[in-house]
Amino acid sequence: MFSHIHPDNYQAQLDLKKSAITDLFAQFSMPEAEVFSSQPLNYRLRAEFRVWHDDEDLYYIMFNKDTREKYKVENFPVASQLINDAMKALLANIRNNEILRRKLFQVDFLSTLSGELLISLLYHKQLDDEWLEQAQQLKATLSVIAPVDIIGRARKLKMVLDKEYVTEILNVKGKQLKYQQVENSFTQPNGGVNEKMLTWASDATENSKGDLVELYCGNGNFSIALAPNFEKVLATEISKSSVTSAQVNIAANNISNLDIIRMSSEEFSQAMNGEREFRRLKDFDLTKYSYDTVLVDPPRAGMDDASCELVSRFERIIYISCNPNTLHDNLEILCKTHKVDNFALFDQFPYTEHIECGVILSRK
Ligand SMILES: C[S@@+](CC[C@H](N)C(=O)[O-])C[C@H]1O[C@@H](n2cnc3c(N)ncnc32)[C@H](O)[C@@H]1O
Repeated sequence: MFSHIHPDNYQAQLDLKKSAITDLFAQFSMPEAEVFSSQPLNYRLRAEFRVWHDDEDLYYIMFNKDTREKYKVENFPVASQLINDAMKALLANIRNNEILRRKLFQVDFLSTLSGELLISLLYHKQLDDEWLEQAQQLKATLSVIAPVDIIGRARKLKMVLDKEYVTEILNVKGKQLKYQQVENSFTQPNGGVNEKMLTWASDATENSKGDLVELYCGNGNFSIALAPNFEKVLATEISKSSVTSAQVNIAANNISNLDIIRMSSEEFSQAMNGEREFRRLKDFDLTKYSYDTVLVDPPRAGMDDASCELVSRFERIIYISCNPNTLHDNLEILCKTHKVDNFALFDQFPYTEHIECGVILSRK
């Protein structure tokens, strides 16, 4: 199933994606894309597998995207070495353990470049003290591989053994930035490419004048790396757990000029337009910001029209996108007022049709 995933095929698949993207964006007369490659193998820091029970045995399965047929997965070459090591060790340790294996239907792995691992075990049964005891023993056994945490999930139940997050350390221009990443929250899947994206955005905004506003900031991934380049940063994000992590990350990296508010981009547009008042904004005077630069990193659906309109009021727009098609749609609006100065491709998802784009626009 994974025969195409091989370092020998890496450059050709990236060249194909570059050429498709160049065609897609031809109408915007953009500069040639600067391409940032990935490690050809073991680049994914997250992986999720269904579990198949076969009499006494159990193994990981995935599904063919086209035929929906299941196939057995013994190792997963795109996932980090840590995940591959843990996949084997986990099965070896639960195969003969009735309490841990019964009704287990999914395993999620979240690893980091810093060498930590979080394993979520998902069950179609309720979990009790007996399960907890066995899971603690499992954690102790797996800890020879790496610092491991385990979470058990069942309907309306989450059992966290010690903590439900990992701490990632990313190197950006000689600085080591610390990020709490919580289970089930958004984090960039390819750590090495994420470092390249942060470095690219940081280089592009060095010695900026004025402030940065960020929409869709997640756990503060970009906000924390870019804060030293601006006077002040105001970032917004909809997910409660990501905002909580972002607050932890601000403190862990000693950032003093960054505020994060839990707010959807739609609500932030309403607040900026004075259409609605928000208690969450009572400590913020939105008139005190100098709105020079905005950074957006929306989900696959791209930005709604109101957010596009808001963003187009800024002198400079940095747009990070995981979906070239919605980026294309949003650029049709943004390019009425702005022109593209920089264009970058980040190969976050090798051997798939997906690619991450970075675009920097300035007012015409
Ligand atoms: C592609 S992720 C980017 C996160 C972050 N910039 C990063 O690099 O990790 C998109 C983020 O947008 C958030 N989000 C989704 N819909 C949103 C909305 N309507 N308003 C604000 N944030 C939203 C998601 O929770 C997620 O954290």
